[in-house]
Amino acid sequence: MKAFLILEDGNVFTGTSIGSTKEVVSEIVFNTSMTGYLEVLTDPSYAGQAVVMTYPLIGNYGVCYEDMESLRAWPDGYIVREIARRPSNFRSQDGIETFLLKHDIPGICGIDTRALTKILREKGTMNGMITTNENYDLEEVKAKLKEYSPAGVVEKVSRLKKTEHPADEGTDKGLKVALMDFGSKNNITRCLTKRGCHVTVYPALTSAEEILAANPDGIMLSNGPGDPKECTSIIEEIKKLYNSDVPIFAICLGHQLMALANGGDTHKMKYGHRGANHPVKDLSTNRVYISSQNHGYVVDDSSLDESIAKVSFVNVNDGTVEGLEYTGKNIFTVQFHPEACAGPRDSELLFNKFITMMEDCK
Ligand SMILES: NC(=O)CC[C@H](N)C(=O)O
Repeated sequence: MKAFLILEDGNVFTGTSIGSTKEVVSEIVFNTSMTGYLEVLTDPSYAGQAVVMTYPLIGNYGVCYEDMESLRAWPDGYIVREIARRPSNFRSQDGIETFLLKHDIPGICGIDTRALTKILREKGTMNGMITTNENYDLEEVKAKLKEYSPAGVVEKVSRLKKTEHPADEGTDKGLKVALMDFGSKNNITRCLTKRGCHVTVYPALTSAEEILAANPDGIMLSNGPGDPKECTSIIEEIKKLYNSDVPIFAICLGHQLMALANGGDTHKMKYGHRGANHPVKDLSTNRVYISSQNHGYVVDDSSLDESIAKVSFVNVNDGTVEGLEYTGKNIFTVQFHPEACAGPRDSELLFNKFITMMEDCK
């Protein structure tokens, strides 16, 4: 069946429908990872967005459910050049098309994803519609696309009840970590439990009082979807966590929220960073790490005074802020993904830094 991707600027791509045939309006973003398509599909930070995979062949090693980064797939839509019809991998349990159908994700394949990505790079992220209806009215669709903006996405992806995750067998360090779930990827929990931490994952709207009452040795603020400035009530709770003196490590959305809680500012980037090979420089050592990234917003360079926080990492490609160290506090935050999945594990050592910080404060 034919499918159409209609962009806000009037460009139309015609391809073949994959997955669900339902019509969807979403923000269109591109990801440059060559592998890790299942991790991308199950990363809750993509809620409210349809993802274009720039790598031209998707699904070649199939779907292995163990690799999912959350309980389900989150993007509103999936846009690819070519789907591998016959996956080849001894771990594979399904093909990617079956996976999209099971998760009711509409997609389109067979389009020129390189041309599409060039449009998004030149004009910036924009909204789009995926539809199988050949009789669409372009002007009507364009008007609809102009109006669309994803909202309430953190509440949509966060868990409803707290969950407990004990340290892996034989590793227990007696450290309790409270992880705020704004759309947390599973590997954040795994990176902590394999390092001997007991992790309690809390729903996004849990109060700071409830978290602090459990006496955690450290608090993690997770990644998550949407515009950080929308999370006004969460930012108020983070202010209280900041004042508690419990060590805090924050990733991506968590990093942006901690900056906003301290008077910093964020803005939307032209087309964001989404991929598995973004170089970030540690300013304390000048060492460059290759990182996994997925963000459309960024903390403004000079919005935080050095008396509050110092920039610790920058992006080597465009110089944007990739990490902050809070002055006089046991708090550090990063814009990239040290938990990887998908992508390189270079910066996983930041979890060791967090463990040492918690042990020193205990
Ligand atoms: N992965 C994330 O946490 C993304 C944070 C935020 N939603 C952004 O797009 O910038």
